[in-house]
Amino acid sequence: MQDPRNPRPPSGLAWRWAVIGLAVVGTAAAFGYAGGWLTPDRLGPKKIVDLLQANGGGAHPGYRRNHAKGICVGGRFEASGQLAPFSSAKLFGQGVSTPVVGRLAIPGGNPQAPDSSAPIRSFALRFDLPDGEQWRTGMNAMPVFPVSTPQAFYELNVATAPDPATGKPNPDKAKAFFGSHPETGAFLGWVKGAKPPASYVDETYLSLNAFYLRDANGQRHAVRWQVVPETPSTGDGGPAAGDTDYLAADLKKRLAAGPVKWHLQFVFANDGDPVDDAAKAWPADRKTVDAGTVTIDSWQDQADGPCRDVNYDPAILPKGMEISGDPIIVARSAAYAESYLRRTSEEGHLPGTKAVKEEQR
Ligand code: HEM
Repeated sequence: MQDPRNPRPPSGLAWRWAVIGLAVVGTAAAFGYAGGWLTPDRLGPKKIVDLLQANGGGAHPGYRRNHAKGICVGGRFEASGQLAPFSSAKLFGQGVSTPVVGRLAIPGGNPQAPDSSAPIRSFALRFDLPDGEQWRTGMNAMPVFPVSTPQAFYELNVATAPDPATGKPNPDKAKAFFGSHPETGAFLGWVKGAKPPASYVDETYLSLNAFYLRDANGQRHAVRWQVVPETPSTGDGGPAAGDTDYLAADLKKRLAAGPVKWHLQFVFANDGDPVDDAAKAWPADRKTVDAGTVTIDSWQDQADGPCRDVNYDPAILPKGMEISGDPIIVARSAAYAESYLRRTSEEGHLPGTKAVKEEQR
């Protein structure tokens, strides 16, 4: 029998069990931390997407949790060659033609929202380069983003959430948020006078976040980009009274008459321009290079079009392009993945899904 005053060291077997136990507890703690279970107040993609989803009137199965209402478009990007000295990405070589899968949309989580519900429209593009490389970008038609950080974006969406009593944001809460966030000044200055045209085709869409180009000599260049319509609008008097779906109708009409074109321009930062803050515009005189032409010649409903299952994650970039230190880029990447996971696991609810899946078998 063992003398209790003089315990024997644990056997080799007990040590092994202790090490295994520690490994299991450590792994569970790591999963718990990564999954946010140990830090429920930490701002992560789930918390952001839950809020966007609630502000959009709850889950709309199969739809994006932001920019839910939209339409797929298709076409090509033809490079001018003018950007090639600044980026080694293959799609910018002179005369290179790259297919694109695009999506035009309005912000908000409700796929049935009237087109006039937001003064902003968006254009997302996936460029399919040779050898499986891709560049994905989501751009908004506005000169600056309202806030500088993911935390402030979350708080903005809390402050402008629809009040259950009125269905509209509580003006006092919104005022308090904007009052305590002076970085929103540039956005507020724009939004007060914003008169968005009644057409997706007449808008200029901007990356807002800054990125880096990397040239063949390894030099880095800080840039933002924008797509600018080639032909200014002739104006058609805007939508008829009560028409809530005029943007897609206008697009279909325009494409029936022929392709529509935008110029993809890159704007270069000067030394000292903020590269990590999408709420700050750069002065208008910055060097701008026309990288080529985006031509859109087809559309498809998003329920069964090719853009439906694309995650326009802004961190997917080809060699020759890199993310900057802007904290919003990585937060977008994580939130889009969360939204993508939710909507793609619900796709059976969407019209056309069954047929598409059957065709692919
Ligand atoms: C922290 C800031 C932001 C968050 C959390 C956020 C969140 C989201 C989410 C969850 C989606 C739906 C994604 C999907 O299901 O595929 C989305 C779509 C989109 N966002 Fe953001 N966003 C942010 C900032 C921005 C900024 C700075 C831009 C700049 C242009 C932008 C442009 C877009 C566009 C264009 C789409 C639609 C993409 C498509 O058509 O599929 N977002 N956003």
